[in-house]
Amino acid sequence: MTMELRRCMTLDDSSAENKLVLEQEELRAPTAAEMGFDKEPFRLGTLSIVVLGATGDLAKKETFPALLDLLAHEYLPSHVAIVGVGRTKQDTNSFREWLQSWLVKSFAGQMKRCKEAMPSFMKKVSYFSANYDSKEDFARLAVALETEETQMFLDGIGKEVPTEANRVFYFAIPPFAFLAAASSIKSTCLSTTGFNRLIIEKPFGHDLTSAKKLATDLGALYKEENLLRMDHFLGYEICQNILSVRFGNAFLEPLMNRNHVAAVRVTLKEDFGTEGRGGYFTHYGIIRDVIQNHLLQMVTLVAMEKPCNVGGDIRDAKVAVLKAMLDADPEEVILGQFTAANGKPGYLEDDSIAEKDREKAKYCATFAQLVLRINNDRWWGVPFIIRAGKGLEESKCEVRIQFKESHTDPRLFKEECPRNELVMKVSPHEAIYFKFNMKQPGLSQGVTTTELDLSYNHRYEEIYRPLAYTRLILSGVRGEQESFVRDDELIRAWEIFSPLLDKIENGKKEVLKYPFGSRGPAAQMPFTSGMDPKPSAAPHMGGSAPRPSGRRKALLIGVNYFGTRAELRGCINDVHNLYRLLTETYGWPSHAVRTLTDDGRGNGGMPTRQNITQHMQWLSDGAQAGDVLFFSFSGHGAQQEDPHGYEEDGMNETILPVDFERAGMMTDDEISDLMVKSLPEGVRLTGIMDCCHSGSGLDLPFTWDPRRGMWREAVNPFHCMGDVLMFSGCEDDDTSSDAASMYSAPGGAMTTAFCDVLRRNPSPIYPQLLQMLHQHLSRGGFSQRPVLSSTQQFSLDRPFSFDDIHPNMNPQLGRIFRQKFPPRPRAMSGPLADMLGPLGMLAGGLVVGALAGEVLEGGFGLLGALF
Ligand SMILES: NC(=O)C1=CN([C@@H]2O[C@H](COP(=O)(O)OP(=O)(O)OC[C@H]3O[C@@H](n4cnc5c(N)ncnc54)[C@H](OP(=O)(O)O)[C@@H]3O)[C@@H](O)[C@H]2O)C=CC1
Ligand SMILES: O=C1O[C@H](COP(=O)(O)O)[C@@H](O)[C@H](O)[C@H]1O
Repeated sequence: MTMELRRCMTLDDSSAENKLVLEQEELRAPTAAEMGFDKEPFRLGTLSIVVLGATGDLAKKETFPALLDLLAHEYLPSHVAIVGVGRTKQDTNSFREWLQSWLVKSFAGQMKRCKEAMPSFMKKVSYFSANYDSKEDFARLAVALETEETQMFLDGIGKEVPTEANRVFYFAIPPFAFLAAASSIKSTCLSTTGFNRLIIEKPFGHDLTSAKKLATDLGALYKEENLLRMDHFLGYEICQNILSVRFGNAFLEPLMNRNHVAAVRVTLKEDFGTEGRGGYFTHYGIIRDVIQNHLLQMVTLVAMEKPCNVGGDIRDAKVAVLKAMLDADPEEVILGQFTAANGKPGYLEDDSIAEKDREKAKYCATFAQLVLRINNDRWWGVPFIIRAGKGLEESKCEVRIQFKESHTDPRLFKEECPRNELVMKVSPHEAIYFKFNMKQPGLSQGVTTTELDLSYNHRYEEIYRPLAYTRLILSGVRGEQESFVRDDELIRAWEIFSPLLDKIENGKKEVLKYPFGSRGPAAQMPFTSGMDPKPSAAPHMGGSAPRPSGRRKALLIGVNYFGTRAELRGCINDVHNLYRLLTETYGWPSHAVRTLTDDGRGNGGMPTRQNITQHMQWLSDGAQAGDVLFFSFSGHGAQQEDPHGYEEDGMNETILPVDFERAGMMTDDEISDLMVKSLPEGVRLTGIMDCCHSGSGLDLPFTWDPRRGMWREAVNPFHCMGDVLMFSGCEDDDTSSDAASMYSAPGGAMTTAFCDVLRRNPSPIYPQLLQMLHQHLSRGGFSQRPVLSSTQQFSLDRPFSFDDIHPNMNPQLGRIFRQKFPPRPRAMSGPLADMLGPLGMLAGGLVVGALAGEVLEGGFGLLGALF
């Protein structure tokens, strides 16, 4: 029997696959004794399984079929009673009649064994009518259970006499009835001689607050060990197999990390709509329905560390993944809702949506795509792209682990080798396959991708593989906690999703329409392809990144050049702004931050040439692996001739200390000598240069090219060990601007953008950060483009963090000299040029001045014009 056949399969369904299943005579299933169940408590005592909500959809489609399957395979003890409970008034006979006709029609015909077991199963089923909040009704239920149990006990005399009465209460009722039912059971229905377990179906709350309340309320009644929260995806064969595949194959586990995995995609597509569940769905939406629970469970199984044993350790390992998971970014979420198409109604046409909920329904997502990120050593920077939707072009559920491209040397391969992928397909046809590259068979030397394929239907056609509910109910009666969701796991899952749901629901994030039967909203396509990381061209030379040591230092320099003709207004404010960003947003200690400002108020003194030099030395002195440094300069920048001809425009970039007229400018070569070249591997320095001609202000070897999506190496790069990253206000041949935020003091355009963007989202992925910086600048009317340069070519598909240290990847250290460039000075005029006089060959100035007060739409505007 295949898993995808489990729901509502009718005997007259004539698809080829159904025929195949119907013809199936017997599947090989181990006996309870072979499985070692026979000495377990649930087999030794009597077992009463009480199904609350017995008349409902879940009980009919999943719970009772699973119980029949378990009984047919003799996994349940012979002393078992199955009691359906519902508010509906009916007797056992009419319930049995209804249930049997449903089971025969939809389920039992699929397997000879179930068909044969039907009469004995039905004898064990009874029905009891009760209101879930009535203690009296449950007191009567207790009497009924005791009567059944006594009878089973008497039946056992002379044979295998049961010694204990064990009870399992299965909650197939709406969530608002959970607590009343749990309380009624507690008051009268618990067995005093055996175990009592409650199996509860999702949803476990609607958000963090309600989930916590439910956990507290249930926790007041029952111990955690008695509560089994069912997530049926944990019962799927493939999900159960993830552990063995990952940790049972020595070749695979070393690849399961950020060094080798480019992205992980977890997808649940359904080709049907809400079909009568629109009422429920309007209040939940697709993220609560399947992402926050089922798909998140799959993510944790794929991402968790190796547990020591199969007990509680698995749940500890899953919780650890959830703890390391960052809040999902609403900017990376795409929501959709299906509309009528291909002869199918749209979501809003679902009759089960109440009239009062019609407005709410317009914002209900039936499709969502989002990105989860796990901030630990193993998965840092690997996007977990989650996609789920109803009314799509197909039904499938899978995990796809996409590995990074191998470096394809054109001397060896004519074309690039596609990525390897490990695919774990949960449905429709269970399979695990590995996409790998090989030579095209035959005379060709070309490369082709093929699959190492384990399709269960071919390989294990005859082996009994229980359905998710069958497996989990058996786990429940056996007390296998690890197959269920623990309370802390659940609460952490809500902690991750509640803020996101608040943001997208309160912000009324746009829900894009897509036609029923399509692949979902069109917007998802470019979005996900943008996630695909590019291969890194250089081999990895260093070891793994060190953990941050906790030691931090920052040097913030702001020069306004008070009283000069080249006076600026925003540079000291930049220092204050960055100081607040570091200490308030990122929690840097204030004593770690030195400030040099020419109002004399900085804790490091005036930004003179000598003092800047000393502080740059202070910054890099004694730095050790794991240390995290920050440097910023806001002021005038200029250029002067590069005596070596290393620079591509033949010009060194310079910064201007407050005393530049007397003491001279500082070149990028000097700055690099002081702060960059000496850094050992594993030290991270992030720099911001908010001045003209700052693109290569730290003379770093790699610059990110956003148009081509790759790092560009300088012609004559200087490679070093440290991890230095710089955001500069503009390119070498460009000028930076002074800006004013709408509500605050003037500041450099780049610094203002950097602080504003990171305050809003302290860990965006790099492409997002660069895009947001650019948007921030262009909204303010600035044409300057932020430039990202680095000592290491790291993959940009990771969240920005000051603490994210990249190991050295440069195979060759020091200067690579390829070509000498003649100086190409740019003409300049204005007060700064006058002041520089013979100092700078030619220099650029920062935008200052005249248009003070002008505020543009995007929140800040130009304060001045270039001079
Ligand atoms: N259906 C499914 O496929 C899935 C369902 N679930 C969850 O399982 C639980 C049951 O789902 P499902 O079977 O679809 O639900 P139903 O709406 O079919 O309700 C189940 C039973 O609960 C009783 N019930 C209904 N309304 C109320 C009420 N207002 N107060 C008290 N009892 C009521 C009814 O029995 P009676 O009137 O006889 O008392 C009904 O037969 C829910 O928590 C659901 O979210 C989880 C996964 C999948
Ligand atoms: O819990 C639920 O899961 C199903 C998807 O699970 P499957 O086992 O049927 O693939 C989903 O359709 C339903 O909306 C959701 O409530």
